[in-house]
Amino acid sequence: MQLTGLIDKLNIYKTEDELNHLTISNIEQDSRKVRDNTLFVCIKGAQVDGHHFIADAEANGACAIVAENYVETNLPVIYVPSTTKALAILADQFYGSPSQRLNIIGITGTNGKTTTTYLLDDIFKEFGHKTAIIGTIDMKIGNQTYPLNNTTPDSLFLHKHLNLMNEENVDTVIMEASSHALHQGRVHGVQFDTVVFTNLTQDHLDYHLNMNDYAYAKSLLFSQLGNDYTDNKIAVINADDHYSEVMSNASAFPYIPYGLADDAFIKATNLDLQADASTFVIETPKEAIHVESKLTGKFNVYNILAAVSVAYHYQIPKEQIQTALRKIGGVPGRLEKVEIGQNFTVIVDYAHTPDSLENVLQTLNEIKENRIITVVGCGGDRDRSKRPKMADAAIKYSQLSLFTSDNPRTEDPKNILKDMTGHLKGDEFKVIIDRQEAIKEAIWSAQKGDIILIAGKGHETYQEVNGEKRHFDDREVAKQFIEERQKES
Ligand SMILES: CC(=O)N[C@H]1[C@@H](OP(=O)(O)OP(=O)(O)OC[C@H]2O[C@@H](n3ccc(=O)[nH]c3=O)[C@H](O)[C@@H]2O)O[C@H](CO)[C@@H](O)[C@@H]1O[C@H](C)C(=O)N[C@@H](C)C(=O)N[C@H](CCC(=O)O)C(=O)O
Ligand SMILES: Nc1ncnc2c1ncn2[C@@H]1O[C@H](COP(=O)(O)OP(=O)(O)OP(=O)(O)O)[C@@H](O)[C@H]1O
Ligand SMILES: N[C@H](CCC[C@H](N)C(=O)O)C(=O)O
Ligand SMILES: [Mg+2]
Repeated sequence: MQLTGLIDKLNIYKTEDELNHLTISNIEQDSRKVRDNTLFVCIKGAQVDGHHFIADAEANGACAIVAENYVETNLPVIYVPSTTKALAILADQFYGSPSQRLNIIGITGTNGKTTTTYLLDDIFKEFGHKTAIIGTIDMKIGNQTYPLNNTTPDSLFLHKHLNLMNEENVDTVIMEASSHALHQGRVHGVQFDTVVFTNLTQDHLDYHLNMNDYAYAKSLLFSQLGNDYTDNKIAVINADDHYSEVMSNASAFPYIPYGLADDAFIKATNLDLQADASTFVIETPKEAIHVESKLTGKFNVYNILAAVSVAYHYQIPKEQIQTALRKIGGVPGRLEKVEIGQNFTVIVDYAHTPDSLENVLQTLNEIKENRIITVVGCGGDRDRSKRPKMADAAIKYSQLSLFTSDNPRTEDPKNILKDMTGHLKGDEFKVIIDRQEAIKEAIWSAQKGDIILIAGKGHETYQEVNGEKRHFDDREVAKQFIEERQKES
């Protein structure tokens, strides 16, 4: 592709050299991935500054550079005010603006994004669409899955793969938009058609300055919807959440408020939430939809409400919504049971924030027959202030809490556990640094009818220690110790 045609779209730029003769076959923001005829874009990161890797990029075959600071190089340089914005525009242009040809649903909020993504995926599939998912668990294009490093990948990856989705005849993309991604402009240039807000509670205060700053980052998804009323775009917002107005105010478009309150535009009523199933009615302005789902807990009613509100906007017939919801057995690592005939319940869940842990434990508390044993830890190099709150949530609802490690990353797990438990007194908890040992202890101490909640890692198949990811899967470990106990008895 001719470089001049591509950079025309950047609007503001200053070049150091003649670019007319240059054609590029690739764009990269990582010097290690550069090959011949690559346009290298220097991004200032949290760890390092891409401007320092120009020599590396040149050695690997870069033919031109996009930079926001002055750089010494023999290659032609295109200077822009923001390389992050430039990268998104370049990627969108290079891949032929793939998002314009796709129906893109973006979901943000602290909890419930992945679950809502899965619900919508099944509903759209039931309605005959070919879908793709981008989120925490992985990326799915039709039946093909691809691992992801981030819940929301960077703009280059996104536009490249949206293009692939076009080629694979996908029509609907359902993607999570994390606050980090929104703040770092990873979704710039993605033409969202529908955006969804699930909820906002404490998380990521290591990265965002405070809750307002965090809410602002989330609201960027709503401002990114644009301003053109002739488009049939919509925001779908949890009206019961304290931050709903921040989100609705950020968008010039109409929005669909959903919730449990009487005056919600789309509301759930007649809730009957059992241990293994939920039934309730969703009232839309058009009709009442009787929902039967295997998903449990009030928080999942909210996730289903979000998904049904989107389906309402797309005029998906209620029969298809009902069928899809009835079929969904669960989302990997979200309230996932490990069942091999033991007389107690073992549940693996991805609750890794105070609110999600509280919600899950509240749900378990309502259905418990005997005790609740919770195994939980907090991630290293992440929001320290959520640690004591997560421990409090565990203590509040559990008869035994086993505090342990969850991806300590570069931190000493002992210090993380001190942050979690330093303020606690009493003997209803134990600190067991080794997660495998903590799970073992939980399983060996379980009595008939107990519920063991193993929280924080959900679908994850690793434990990250000092930059190294070692294989670790709560579900496998739990199964191993249940079997061991079964053999001994
Ligand atoms: C703090 C943070 O968000 N970091 C993200 C950020 O990386 P960074 O700013 O550290 O990048 P960097 O390593 O400093 O590199 C800067 C630039 O130099 C380039 N470079 C670097 C080295 C080199 O040899 N050559 C080179 O060119 C890099 O390619 C990059 O362009 O940009 C990268 C690319 O987009 C992300 O992968 C990375 O996510 C890291 C891995 C991460 O852990 N992020 C978490 C906090 C995160 O984003 N989580 C959210 C989900 C949260 C939730 O919802 O719960 C997510 O969306 O995943
Ligand atoms: N609507 C909700 N409100 C509160 N907690 C929820 C909700 N939905 C799910 N949870 C809890 O939060 C955990 C994570 O859910 P899910 O993966 O759907 O959220 P997410 O927003 O994608 O999280 P992440 O930010 O890690 O990607 C679940 O395992 C469950 O414990
Ligand atoms: N997306 C979240 C995942 C947290 C999962 C938990 N297991 C942890 O490592 O803290 C984060 O990066 O903060
Ligand atoms: Mg997620």
